[in-house]
Amino acid sequence: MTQRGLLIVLSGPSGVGKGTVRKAIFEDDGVDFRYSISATTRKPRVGEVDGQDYFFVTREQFEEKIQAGDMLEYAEYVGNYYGTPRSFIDETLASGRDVFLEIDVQGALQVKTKMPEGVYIFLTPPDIKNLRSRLEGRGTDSPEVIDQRVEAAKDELKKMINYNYAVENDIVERAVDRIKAIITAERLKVSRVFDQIAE
Ligand SMILES: Nc1ncnc2c1ncn2[C@@H]1O[C@H](COP(=O)(O)OP(=O)(O)OP(=O)(O)O)[C@@H](O)[C@H]1O
Ligand SMILES: Nc1nc2c(ncn2[C@@H]2O[C@H](COP(=O)(O)O)[C@@H](O)[C@H]2O)c(=O)[nH]1
Repeated sequence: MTQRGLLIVLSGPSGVGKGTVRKAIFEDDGVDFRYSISATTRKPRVGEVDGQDYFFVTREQFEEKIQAGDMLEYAEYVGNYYGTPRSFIDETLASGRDVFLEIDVQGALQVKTKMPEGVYIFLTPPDIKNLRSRLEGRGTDSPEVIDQRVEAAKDELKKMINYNYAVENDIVERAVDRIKAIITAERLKVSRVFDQIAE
């Protein structure tokens, strides 16, 4: 019997630093979990690569995938669809490897109802003012979109209670260390339980 991999979901408001923290986690050579690449109807930003940052698709293509049941979860966020392709998650976990999702709050809570055994981590900013300045500093969104993202964040922060862990992203390196410690502890728990069942 193969032990199933661990599902790790990193979530939180737009601009909190999920992508920054995730990239820092994956820079570590010792990391042996796989990253789930999302699909989106959003246009690529400068420097973003199809199949690496996202699978960039049309609304029509995305809706076909929804109809076909190919999305583990999806959400419409600030005018675009975002979703997690199901087959990659199923295959990776069945092969015993851990998989890491970086998705928004609506999507994370959908996954949690389907896969409550996962590890759900909410990345939180020091405060809303700081979140806005991160979005402004990133320079990828218009002032209107930034306002929408900040408004969405106020609701999203209330949903933190539904997660297994909350991690403050005050300093990137500190947030990375906190998340790595959570993953190490959760892996140990799962493997010890598996050993007992297998005995
Ligand atoms: N701890 C931090 N301190 C200061 N700035 C940070 C920190 N973490 C991330 N940032 C900056 O905040 C901005 C937003 O970060 P990032 O794009 O990683 O957020 P995100 O949560 O992935 O956003 P989205 O959900 O919209 O993709 C970036 O300019 C990034 O460099
Ligand atoms: N529900 C999902 N949300 C996702 C997914 N991939 C990314 N996201 C989140 O969408 C917003 C906006 O992203 P951006 O790249 O346009 O800034 C952000 O919160 C992402 O984390 C997904 O597969 N499902």
